[in-house]
Amino acid sequence: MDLMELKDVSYRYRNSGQGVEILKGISCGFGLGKVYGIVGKSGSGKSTALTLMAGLDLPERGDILYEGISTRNMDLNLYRRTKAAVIYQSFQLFPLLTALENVMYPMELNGMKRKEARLQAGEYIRKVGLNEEAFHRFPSRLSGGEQQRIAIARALAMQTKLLLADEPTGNLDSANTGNIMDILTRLAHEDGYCVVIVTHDLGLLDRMDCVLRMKDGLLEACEEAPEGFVI
Ligand SMILES: Nc1ncnc2c1ncn2[C@@H]1O[C@H](COP(=O)(O)OP(=O)(O)OP(=O)(O)O)[C@@H](O)[C@H]1O
Repeated sequence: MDLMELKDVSYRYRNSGQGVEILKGISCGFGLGKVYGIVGKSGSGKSTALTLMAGLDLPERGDILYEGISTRNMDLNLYRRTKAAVIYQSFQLFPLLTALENVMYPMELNGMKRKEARLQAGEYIRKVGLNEEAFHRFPSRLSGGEQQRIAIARALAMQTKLLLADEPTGNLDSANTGNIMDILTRLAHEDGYCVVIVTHDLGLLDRMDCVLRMKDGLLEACEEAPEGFVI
């Protein structure tokens, strides 16, 4: 069974009058151990699909199944806190918490004792290639690439197998883009995470195990990134 399955998911934003249907019945499965890339033109609905997978709202029609259970039948607050870790283009670290405290936060929120959370946070930070030197720095004292690594460590601290990333390399130079992609790929291939990346960057497509194309509110079936792929 896939970790996550989208079944005929439709969605429109309700704050825009009658609203335009952004997603028109998309279906796809996302398995453990793989990196998925969702591509498509600006405004095609990639981030919207990701936010539904992250449990920020429910589909208008259709279902998002996590381990076979629809998000409709879950406590969405709990789902967001424990199942759907999201990594953003702009890192979204808490500015007044140190790197270590940022990573401890999801574990403490879920009831872990501070001492244990501190130990585990250190492990997650090492896992993304940073060391003690970074632990006590505030985000403003970290480079963009380091901030994104801490954001990934914080996502790991959610202790879920689903990592959702919305343009995770959008604010990074090519060297840092490569590093972040290496980390995300390792997490999928070596540690079994299901990694879903929304991106504009067609240069990343050869790093994906599966490429999905969002077009006209539909998601084209999973495919290998073909030669000369265009969105
Ligand atoms: N909160 C909102 N309220 C109303 N409309 C929205 C909202 N968020 C996004 N939209 C609209 O929904 C459509 C899809 O947006 P979405 O951000 O999902 O696209 P995208 O493919 O991720 O675009 P980009 O690549 O530019 O980030 C766009 O037309 C956008 O203007």
